[in-house]
Amino acid sequence: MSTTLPSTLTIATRKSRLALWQADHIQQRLQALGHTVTLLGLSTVGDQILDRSLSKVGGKGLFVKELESALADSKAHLAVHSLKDVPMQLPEGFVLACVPERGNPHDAFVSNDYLRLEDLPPGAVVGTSSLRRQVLLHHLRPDLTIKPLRGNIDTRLRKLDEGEFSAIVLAAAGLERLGLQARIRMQFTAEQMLPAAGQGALGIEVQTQESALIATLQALAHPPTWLATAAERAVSRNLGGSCSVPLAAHAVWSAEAPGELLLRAAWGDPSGQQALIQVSACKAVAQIDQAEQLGAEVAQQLLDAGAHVQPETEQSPNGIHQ
Ligand SMILES: NCc1[nH]cc(CCC(=O)O)c1CC(=O)O
Repeated sequence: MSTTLPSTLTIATRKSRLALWQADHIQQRLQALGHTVTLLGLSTVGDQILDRSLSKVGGKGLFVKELESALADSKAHLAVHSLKDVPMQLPEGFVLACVPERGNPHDAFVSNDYLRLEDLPPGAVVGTSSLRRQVLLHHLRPDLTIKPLRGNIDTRLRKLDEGEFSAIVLAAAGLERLGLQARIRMQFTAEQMLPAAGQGALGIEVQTQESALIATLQALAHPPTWLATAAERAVSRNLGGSCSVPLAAHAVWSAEAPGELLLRAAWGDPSGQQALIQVSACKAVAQIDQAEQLGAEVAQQLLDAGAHVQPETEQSPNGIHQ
């Protein structure tokens, strides 16, 4: 148990432009509170494997393991992640200290030739990096040729510009954080393309024993985001949180009933043979356990409606890439 705060806080981060923006953002927020903060940039296995679909090689865990090792070895005190990339179940000894306010949770349509998804000609080639987007795109436009697209955001845009695709679909938050919002032609609504659990939010991971640090980080917490994303992540966790689950889960606070969280989820059959399953539930939520209960109910609705869950394998602990 560490009840004293280190005089300098070190943030472990991946070295992609997006990860560095996010770590820098948290560094600035902590500095504004009077803390001394440095960054430790690390290269993860997920960053090194660029030629295969992530859902095939092990998914999410790949982006966080090296950062967790740095925490365990006391080389860093906190790790800043895109919440979407954080496994549903953290390893023993690690915990999410807080979830700050969410940015844009939606997906974006990016193209040099077309303004909207509807404008694409039949059969046009569209690139995207997650099973969720593939399945939801197929639902919107069954005629399109959807191809996997990997790499960091700059790489994906380069592949679009080189003419490999007529359009690509990626997270609006990533583009906005890199100052690339001008590339967005159209933003999907949640009705058109339901976001992934945690999309647009950050998660700050620490060692469970660091009680003073956890207390300090509560200053960055945004309870409405934390509760909403806890519900979303619980849907995924209850479906096994495993590799290659084409799952969307998105929660918003009700405008009519203050304190009620509306959680929607969708599951699609990757082979395209089964219709898209879409479910929702709305409940008063004030605490994390209530949010997780709502998520569990929505997960059960998906299962009852025929969603398939694949068991986790050795190669793919928690490996969803969404
Ligand atoms: N999986 C990669 C990843 N992780 C977080 C973001 C963007 C920020 C976010 O979605 O919160 C992205 C890029 C993308 O999905 O297009």
